Amino acid sequence: MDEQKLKSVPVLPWMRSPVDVSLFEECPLDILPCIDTRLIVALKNMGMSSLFPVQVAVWQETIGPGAFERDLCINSPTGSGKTLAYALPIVQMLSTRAVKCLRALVVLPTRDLAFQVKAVFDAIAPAVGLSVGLAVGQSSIADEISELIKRPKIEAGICYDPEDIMLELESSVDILVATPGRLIDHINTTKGFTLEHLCYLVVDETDRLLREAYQSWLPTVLQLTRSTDEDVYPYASHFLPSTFNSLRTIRRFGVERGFKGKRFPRLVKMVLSATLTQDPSKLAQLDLHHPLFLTTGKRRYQLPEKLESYKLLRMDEQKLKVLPWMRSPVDVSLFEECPLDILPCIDTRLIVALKNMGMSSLFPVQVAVWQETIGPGAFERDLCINSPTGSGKTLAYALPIVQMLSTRAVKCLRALVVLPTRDLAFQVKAVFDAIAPAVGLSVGLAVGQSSIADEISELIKRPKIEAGICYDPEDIMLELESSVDILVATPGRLIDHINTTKGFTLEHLCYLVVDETDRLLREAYQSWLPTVLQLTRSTDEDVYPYASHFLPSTFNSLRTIRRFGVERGFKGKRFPRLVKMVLSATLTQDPSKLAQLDLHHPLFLTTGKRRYQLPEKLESYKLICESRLKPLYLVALLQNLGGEKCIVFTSSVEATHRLCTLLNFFADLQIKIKEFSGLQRQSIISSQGKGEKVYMIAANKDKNAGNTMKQFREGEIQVLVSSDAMTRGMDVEGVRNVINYDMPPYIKTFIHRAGRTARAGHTGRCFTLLHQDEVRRFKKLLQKADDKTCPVYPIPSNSIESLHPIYASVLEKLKETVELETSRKRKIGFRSSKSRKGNETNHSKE
Ligand SMILES: Nc1ncnc2c1ncn2[C@@H]1O[C@H](COP(=O)(O)OP(=O)(O)OP(=O)(O)O)[C@@H](O)[C@H]1O
Repeated sequence: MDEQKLKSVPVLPWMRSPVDVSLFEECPLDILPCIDTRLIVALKNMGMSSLFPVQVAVWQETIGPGAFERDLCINSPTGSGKTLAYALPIVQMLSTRAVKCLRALVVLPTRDLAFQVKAVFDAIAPAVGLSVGLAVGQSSIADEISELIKRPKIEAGICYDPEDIMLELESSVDILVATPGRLIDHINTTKGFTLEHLCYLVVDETDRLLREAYQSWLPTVLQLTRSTDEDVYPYASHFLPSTFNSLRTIRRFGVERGFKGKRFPRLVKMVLSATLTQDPSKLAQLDLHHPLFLTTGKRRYQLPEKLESYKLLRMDEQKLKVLPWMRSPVDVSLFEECPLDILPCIDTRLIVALKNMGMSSLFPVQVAVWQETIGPGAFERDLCINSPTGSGKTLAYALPIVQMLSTRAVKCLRALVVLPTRDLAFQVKAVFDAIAPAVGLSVGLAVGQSSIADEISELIKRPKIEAGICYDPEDIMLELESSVDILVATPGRLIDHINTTKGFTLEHLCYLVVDETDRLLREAYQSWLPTVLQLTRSTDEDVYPYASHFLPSTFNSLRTIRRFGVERGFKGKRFPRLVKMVLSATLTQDPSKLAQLDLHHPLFLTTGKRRYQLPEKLESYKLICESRLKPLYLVALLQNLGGEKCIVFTSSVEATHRLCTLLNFFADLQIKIKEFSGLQRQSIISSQGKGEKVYMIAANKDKNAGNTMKQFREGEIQVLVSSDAMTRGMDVEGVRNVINYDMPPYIKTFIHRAGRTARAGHTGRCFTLLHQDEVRRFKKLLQKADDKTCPVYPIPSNSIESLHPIYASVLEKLKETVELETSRKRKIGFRSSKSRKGNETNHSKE
């Protein structure tokens, strides 16, 4: 890295003078100082004869002269032997311990990595009498508990007091390899599980583990290993006094040099990665003690020494970043709004319906799509539509589909619209509901988190059974029919219906809309697409689970046979074909992703020359401030906006909750503020049990999210704080401002967030709060959307100063609330586990 760049990176002082691992040499096991001979044997059994440089360097700082006096931050290339670098000193140190208890914890981001690391420990730890446990998700927690916790042997004929039995729970393992989620489960619910005696904490793949989603495990672990006799364990009051009476680790505040204000014996931390973060705020979370930085060479990122890199590009790929049909798009910006009364071919009933919605003309993208579907284009090609947020894409596809289906005589499922979230599905269904009934069409909804039975009865028509007539049950089943012409669905529930709903068929599908395409083509959603494509390609092949029961007679009267075409453009393709429309405000150009859609002669419609477009009437502003003052700038900005409808975006669900709580402590801010997140947040309800307070988890939190959105739409709430859960597609009338409290990481995120305002030709403003370090990155990000004009929004300094006096008390209240919520959550864990235990006991009695 050149000098200039190096200076601009804010690096913590202790990172500036690292131990250079590349100056170390391999060391044969037989001459490694202090190593237990049993470990040498174990290592030789693994086929090793010497330690690698990073292992030697860590050995020196732990078992050697360094003597584990400092926490270690290790940045070493992939494959350099980091696992054994920490595993070996830990096992060596624990080899002399007499009492079994959990002394070392290794945290990894995934279960596969956890298995891998456990295998390394398993190869050496048993040699010195240590046992290793595993705590990872996707496996039976009950089995895990029986592996991790030793229960007393109950001898026949002896009468035990159940309390005594509980008191003798002990750890079966000395070392635990865990993923964060399952670790937290054990902390919250497993009786006898304690981190009280922990001496070593390893955070492997540190940068990944410090990312947002994993964060809460770390403060919990640190808090639990700091505690002495405070009641921080859910089971502390029951277990600690007697279970651990014989063995207690009291960490007292030190006074000596290096330990003043820190607890002793201290928890030794080793953090490792091949791409270790240098971000001071992230590293601060680890609460490191006199950290020592070990890195290889001068470069921040190092590739393995003997790695040769090649670029694999096919000849055509080198030239073809964009598919040929994407290079000559139809430019939507050349189209003009078209009054409904002069729109060619439109059904007059649809004009009435649209006017009832308050529309008098079609927007440019709607006119362009109309021309390619109902107009001269006549749906001959599949359409790929890239058009800014709020430009009216929903109606652009809904209107031609409804117009086309308006002449159909027989009811069956002909159009399927797939969206990534249920909120969007509701929104799109509302648009279809406003126009489809006008021409006798019905619209169905298939989304998760709702009763599938209710949905089935909405989607599938069952024959009326008349009293007094005797029916053959087989015949009744054969008459199942679709109740809807158009279905709006999310991928998961769609697949449920395909697999299990009798009478549900895609045989007759004519139109498939993939809205928010780039999101729907992402990994997690992928399997729905091949399934739908396969089912709409099939003719009489038995691809439906119930095909053999239903197709022959249910659809005898109505069958869609797709034959292979031979004409120009259809050679090798089935006809009648499934017409596809794919849309997004940030449409992918990745050929491999687009290939999944199996498009037929696709036509690309896009607005202007730029790939990413912001709404025409959007104004962007930035606010630059110190990180710690961000809340004050936000409050001052909200005051400035004076109760206009506004969405504040944060980077995570957790941050959303905190920020919303904090804002609500500013009593003078007379604005109604609520949080909204697409995820089900668990709320805690307290109620009075038998003489004690009982905390329960509100099961139906999503209903709350629904209510919040309703209140926001109706204007009862002025400010909604949200994570990115709602960025895509949500259309709420009257949102005048969007505030990025946390800088959006990608241009796509910026576009979808900002796109919640300035919709349908209205004006809107987008504010982004930045700290100085982010300004350059943000500028670069905006360049991708050609938004060069992003002036600084002036906030008068006196409005910030006036907030200072109450800021400290607001932060204090926030801290108390967060602590209260954390302890309530623990109590819930305690309760739920206790009641589970009760159930188990009842069960065994039965
Ligand atoms: N022809 C029209 N006349 C007036 N308003 C319209 C018209 N077409 C759409 N709208 C309104 O414009 C708003 C945005 O439409 P829509 O939600 O379809 O945008 P979008 O392009 O899908 O945006 P996003 O990319 O954010 O999903 C909606 O409130 C809709 O009612």
